[in-house]
Amino acid sequence: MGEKASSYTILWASQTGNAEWIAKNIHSEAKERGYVGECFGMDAYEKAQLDKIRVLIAVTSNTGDGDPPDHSLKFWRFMRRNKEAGYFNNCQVAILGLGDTNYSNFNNTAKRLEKKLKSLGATVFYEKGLADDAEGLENVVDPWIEKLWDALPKVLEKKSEGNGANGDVDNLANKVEAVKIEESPTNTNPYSGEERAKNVPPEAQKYLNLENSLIEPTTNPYSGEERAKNIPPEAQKYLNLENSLIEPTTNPYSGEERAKNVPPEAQKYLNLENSLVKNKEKEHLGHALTLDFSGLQSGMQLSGMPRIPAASAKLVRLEKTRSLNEAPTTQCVVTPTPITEAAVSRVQCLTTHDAVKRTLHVELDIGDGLEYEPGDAFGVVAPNDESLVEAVLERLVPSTAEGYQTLYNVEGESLPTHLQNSKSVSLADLLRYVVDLTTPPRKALLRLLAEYTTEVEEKTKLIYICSKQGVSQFNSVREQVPTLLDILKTFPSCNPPVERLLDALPPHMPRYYSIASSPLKYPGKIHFAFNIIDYKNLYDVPRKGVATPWLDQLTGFVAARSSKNPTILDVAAKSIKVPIFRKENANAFTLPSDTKHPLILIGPGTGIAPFIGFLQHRQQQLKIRKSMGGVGTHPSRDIKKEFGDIWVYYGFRERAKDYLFEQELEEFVKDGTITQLRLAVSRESNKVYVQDLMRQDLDKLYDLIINQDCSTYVCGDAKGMAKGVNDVLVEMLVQHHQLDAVAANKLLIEWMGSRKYLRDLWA
Ligand SMILES: Cc1cc2nc3c(=O)[nH]c(=O)nc-3n(C[C@H](O)[C@H](O)[C@H](O)COP(=O)(O)O)c2cc1C
Repeated sequence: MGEKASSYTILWASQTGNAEWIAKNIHSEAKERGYVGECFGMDAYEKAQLDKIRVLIAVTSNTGDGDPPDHSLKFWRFMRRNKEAGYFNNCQVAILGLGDTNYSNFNNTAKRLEKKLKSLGATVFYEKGLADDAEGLENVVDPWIEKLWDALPKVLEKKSEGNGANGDVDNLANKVEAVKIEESPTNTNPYSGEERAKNVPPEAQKYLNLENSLIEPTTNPYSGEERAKNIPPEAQKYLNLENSLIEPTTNPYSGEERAKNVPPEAQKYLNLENSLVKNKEKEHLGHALTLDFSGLQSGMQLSGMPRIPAASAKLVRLEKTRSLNEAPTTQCVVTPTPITEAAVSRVQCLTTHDAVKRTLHVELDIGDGLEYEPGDAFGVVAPNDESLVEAVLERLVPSTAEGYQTLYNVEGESLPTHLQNSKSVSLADLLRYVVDLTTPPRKALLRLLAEYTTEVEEKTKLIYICSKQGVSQFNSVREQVPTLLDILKTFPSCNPPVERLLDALPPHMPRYYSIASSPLKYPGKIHFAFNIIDYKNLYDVPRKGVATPWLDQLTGFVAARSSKNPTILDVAAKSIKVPIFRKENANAFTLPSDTKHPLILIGPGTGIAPFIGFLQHRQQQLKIRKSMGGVGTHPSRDIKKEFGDIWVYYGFRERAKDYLFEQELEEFVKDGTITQLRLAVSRESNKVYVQDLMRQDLDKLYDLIINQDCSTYVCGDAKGMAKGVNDVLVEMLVQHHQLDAVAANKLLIEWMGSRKYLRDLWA
């Protein structure tokens, strides 16, 4: 390939924002290092001029069952159609895949991309990285990016020297040193650490050596507190190191400064009693994390810190305000298809009060605004918990009036997708709808928070957590599933500006649900069913999901069903609206159009939801056919022949408590819509799962799948159930089809491609 390329192209494909964020960070770091190039989402592949790319860095995640993110499907169609073998002959590639080992098709998209690019002539210049969300993406992503900088110079020329690996200091020891260093400060800000350090008199210089002061137990004579006691009065002022490392003393974002600027008429909102959420509801909010810093030793060198996210988003304050009485607005939310406000028309609790999970079944009135097929999914735009939003606002901005009333535009070059509609938006709506407050933090967020933490000990701890040495504490942070508020509570002197948080918080994503109804049975309505996510983490701290507790609250905490009978709440009169939108690229998990086609439907728990829609549809199709009458001597029997068998494998814990859709399923059996209903009960006398029942039925399954060309659908948990079901299908092929396990797995993958074996899974 000879000569080095003069520029690079980054292509990313992202479903929930991670790959986009990582790709854009690689892009800004590459530019800082003196390279020239461009960064595109895969949907903009035409602009990227693929045939001219010499150095390609591709970052892609997965969705569905090892499928490419929705917005990249056009790119994949293009790649499939492109038959020219040497199309990428001049292209050198490096691929970073984001996946999750809870799914059996781990990082399938990155693997497929590499294979495809190679088959079209591309050469790999740096081995692909396959990151695992189950363990934390950073474990692979950070070292992969670090080594990319060694690999890149071999294929790409630099246009300038750039300003180095990391404009920020790479380890804490260096950072502390930087305070001490007196020569050639680059920053002439009189409030900067370096400038202030210059003015520290010699007798106080030793106290600037933070290495020994930050991390030890307070009873250690060298600990910060103990030493502080012994510091002579004239040096006390230099103990206020907080501002020397990070912010000018007149930091406009500091609580005090901002409070000064609140106009008199808004001062009352500083009194948080006037806030929208009752204090009582906030009591459960904000739990400091349980962390162990015994590994953080005095003077230790910390390394492998992530980069501080580049400052890109700008909050531009407008002269407009919004009234306190106005409802939150979803205008700022970026969705792939337009949002419809759907009224809730019925809510039913499908479980008893003593069931392990609480499951709701909701009916929405969609009028004729949204067309769908059974098995399609739709997105719900749910806000972050209101009391959490308000508590975070109170913590970040001293005036709730600011948060609720003042409007801003979010501006900046190449804003991430989720910020692109943030115009005339209040800070509260940004926190409600735009940024994620509940997903375990990325290291880069913690690194950013460290920049805005004034207490040196807290700052050191934050930096430790995101260093290589502090990985066990980083994992512990993730395991505790903290909200942003919890992190801020753990580090009370951390006061990041909202603007900078926009650069580091992940996007707040809509939640997708399978439709559990057929438009033939319920025209103008969609049904869906979900478990309310509400649990305790390993330290017994309550945690909850975003959309499901919100829906529960919104629909008025519908009473649990009694052991047999459902409680149905007719809520049409209450005009409760849920913002929803049609899922892009729907129709992946839908019924075959030919009703003769037999089906095997496997869906324990709420995995049964899309199949309720399938069954209603087949039931209605049969009714319609019957109502049209038949010909010949046995019209009813002949019509029935037009409908293939349906075997359903369904599971729950206890029949009396969480047998979801019990009445409806039993009616399907009675009227012949379901040929065979196999029920797996896992918490009564025996532990029986759907895969156990399938194993008992291997002969029948073989007959249906091979002899009758049946389609098999699986919906639900990716890890336990879907893997178990896949194993049974492999067993069936090994025992009855004379294949070895490898060939059987290969055949199953072929079936996925031909839509004979379809899965809709979640981790
Ligand atoms: C509904 C869903 C399905 C997924 N399917 C797979 C999969 O089949 N294989 C895999 O390796 N990862 C899978 N993942 C994991 C994502 O690839 C991973 O979480 C990634 O970090 C998401 O990055 P993004 O935010 O850029 O989309 C799935 C995630 C979700 C939410």
